[in-house]
Amino acid sequence: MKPLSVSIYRYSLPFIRPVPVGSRSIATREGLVLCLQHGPFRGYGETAPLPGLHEECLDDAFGELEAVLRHADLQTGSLSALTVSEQLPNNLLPSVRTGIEMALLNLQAAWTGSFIPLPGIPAPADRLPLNALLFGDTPTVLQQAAALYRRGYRTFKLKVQARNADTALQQIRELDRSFGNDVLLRLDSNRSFDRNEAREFLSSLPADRIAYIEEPLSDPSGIPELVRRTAIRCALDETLWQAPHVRHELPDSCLGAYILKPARTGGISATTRLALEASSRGSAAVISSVYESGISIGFYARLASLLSRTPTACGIDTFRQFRQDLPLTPITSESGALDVETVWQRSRTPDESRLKQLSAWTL
Ligand SMILES: O=C(O)CCC(=O)c1ccccc1C(=O)O
Ligand SMILES: [Mg+2]
Repeated sequence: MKPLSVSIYRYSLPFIRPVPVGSRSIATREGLVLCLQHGPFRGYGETAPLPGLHEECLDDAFGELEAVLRHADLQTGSLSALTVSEQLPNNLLPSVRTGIEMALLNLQAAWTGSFIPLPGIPAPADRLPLNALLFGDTPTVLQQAAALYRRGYRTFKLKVQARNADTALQQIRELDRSFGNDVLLRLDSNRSFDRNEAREFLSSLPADRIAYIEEPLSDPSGIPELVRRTAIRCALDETLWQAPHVRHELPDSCLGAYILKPARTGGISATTRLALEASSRGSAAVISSVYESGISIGFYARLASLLSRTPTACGIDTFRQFRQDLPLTPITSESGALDVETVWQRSRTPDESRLKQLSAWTL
């Protein structure tokens, strides 16, 4: 089956409070939504490069999206999460590839009535636990953590920056005192420490309370030594797309997880392949977002549910940072988890009044 028409929209969604991205913070999320249509069947996808994380800007992404969609001969109907990439040109911008692959798989699901992107998965998970993101000053972090704990969250992800290592240490000690063994703590330093700083920081933590730290080092080749000295495992995020070969040089025993952001790792097929690789190495595959709208969150929940029958907490709790989201019925979590079918269905019906059409044509 071929999509018969394409529309591209733009959105702008304010956050409840600015979110940290690298050394800056972002108050409003801007992105693109594309809709592939065949008669009554629609498949939405999202292309939303994040300033500070992506090399492409929104205009670059829009230009490439238009160029590719006007010339590609797209087919859907019997695609899997692993094969959806095959009909697209190589070297697409990662945010563009993600949007098109998402739209093709969603259109296929609308047409066939079911979502079958991976063959051979007997019983996908129906509930997806989430890691709640903690950031800000210590009172804010503790107050957020307490509120989220009451709502059922049991995995927290705390941003730690080398320049604020003392604050981070204080926050971790307070969290440990409040919740102890009841919660799992994940840390993310976004490559901010050098080797000595990381060793000093991690050595002062209660190692058995830390599930892993994402990207502790500016140079990931120091990870094996760091893990040997601190007994805290590391997770790969930026390394997976900035220096993809490095992951093969790191022993499995050092790795706590692959953090997989499809819009950065290069689409749904690429993410699926990395998730399968993580599993084969005995590591968790943590599907995560770059603060995309609920259109992506529902889709990622569906994807994550297929990758494991007992998924680890995912990094897609970011939807809670939006004042207002795109789905007509907002996405919500229950007891710190998403009901996969519910959120995926919601993600497929955006409120069109929040979308501004940029272009539309028939194929
Ligand atoms: O993983 C999560 O829980 C939320 C997503 C997240 O932290 C993030 C969001 C945008 C850009 C970078 C990152 C990051 O993991 O470093
Ligand atoms: Mg990270």
